Amino acid sequence: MIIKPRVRGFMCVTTHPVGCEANVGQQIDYVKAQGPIPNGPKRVLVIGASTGYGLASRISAAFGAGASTLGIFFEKEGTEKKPGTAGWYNSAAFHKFAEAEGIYAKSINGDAFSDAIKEKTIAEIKADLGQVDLVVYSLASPRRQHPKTGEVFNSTLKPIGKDVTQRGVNTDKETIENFTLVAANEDEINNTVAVMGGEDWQMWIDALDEAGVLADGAKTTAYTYLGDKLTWDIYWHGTIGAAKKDLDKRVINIREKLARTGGDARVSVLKAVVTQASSAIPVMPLYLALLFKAMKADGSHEGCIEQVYGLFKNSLYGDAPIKDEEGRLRADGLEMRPEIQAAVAQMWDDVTTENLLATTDFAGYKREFLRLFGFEIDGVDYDADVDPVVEINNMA
Ligand SMILES: NC(=O)c1ccc[n+]([C@@H]2O[C@H](COP(=O)([O-])OP(=O)(O)OC[C@H]3O[C@@H](n4cnc5c(N)ncnc54)[C@H](O)[C@@H]3O)[C@@H](O)[C@H]2O)c1
Repeated sequence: MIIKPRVRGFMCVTTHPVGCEANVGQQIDYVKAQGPIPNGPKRVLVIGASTGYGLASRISAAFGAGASTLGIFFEKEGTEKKPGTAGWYNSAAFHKFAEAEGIYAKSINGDAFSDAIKEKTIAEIKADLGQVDLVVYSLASPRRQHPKTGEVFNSTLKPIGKDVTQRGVNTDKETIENFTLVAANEDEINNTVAVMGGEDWQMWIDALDEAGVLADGAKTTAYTYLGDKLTWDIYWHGTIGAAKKDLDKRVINIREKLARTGGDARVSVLKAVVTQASSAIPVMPLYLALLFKAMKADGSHEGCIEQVYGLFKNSLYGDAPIKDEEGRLRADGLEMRPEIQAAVAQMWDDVTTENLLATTDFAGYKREFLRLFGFEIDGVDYDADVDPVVEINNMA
């Protein structure tokens, strides 16, 4: 099959297995070039391990610290007629590269919110690893079925308390438009917290702890985004922000539990990057196009792998973790610099449909977006025939 990108809104419905493999290979090369993470983790569970920040976490642990990794994700494999999801191909590639270096990797494909997948994970840890010393929680999902009540919650990306009108880019038409988002009602807020808040993280840690598969000194982290004034209406002060504030609440309990055996739990703040999750958030494509412009101009541009490798080395396993007053680990310092935010704000006022490509790095945004699906990767022959059916070695 010859596979070309087919973009529909904030999704690309096709994916390229060879491009995804090259993408994973480049992230591994980055980590190897940076060198080992001293005192890094050795047995790591990554929940949401197939794309974005979770994949970068798995790569940093395995290739930065030589860790055995168990990855949980929810992906579709390809068939003769239809490519699989990017996360499927990324994981197949990760396994291949890890195996080639004798690094243990196993993966479980299924709904991480369910009790069944938690039980299966515990059984795999017991059988192969004994215990884990790091649990990375990196799920991003639009829905969650509650494991105890069976209720299905859908998340929304809306402001709270007021309607918000903000300029954004229509990514299909490549035009600048005003987007109005209507304030969420109480149910929408609660449902978003149920999906993206900390309850499931807590359930995971409770289940792992009860099963005795958390090593003494085990750590866990869940990822969050804070942003600055420009995105607050939609993000931090909106429904997704309410869910992220729930992580900040829940982490206290989780930390107390792990502290009993010398461990720790932290929410880690990462910068805005292009992922399948972030491209679905209104305003984010324009914010990212402007942020890339500002950060590339001063040489501080970073993607998932740079962020997570830095988080592991400096904060999760560093001697002097970068922490804020709330006790969160911070890797978003470069994005939050006042001069970067001011530059983004200025460009936001100036951008029009006509000057979109000159004022912003929308071209860079689009490239990053297509790369998520295995396209736009240098050295990949997109006219060549590829087999969409790719096995993941060592699936549980
Ligand atoms: N993208 C950003 O700009 C950004 C910035 C800061 C923090 N974060 C946070 O990082 C975390 C990861 O987000 P991302 O942007 O890397 O998203 P992503 O969409 O790239 O990754 C989501 C992962 O979750 C998995 N997943 C989704 N639903 C699942 C389910 N039911 N069961 C099992 N696995 C499931 C997917 O397979 C994938 O591995 C989120 O908490 C997000 O809020 C993202």
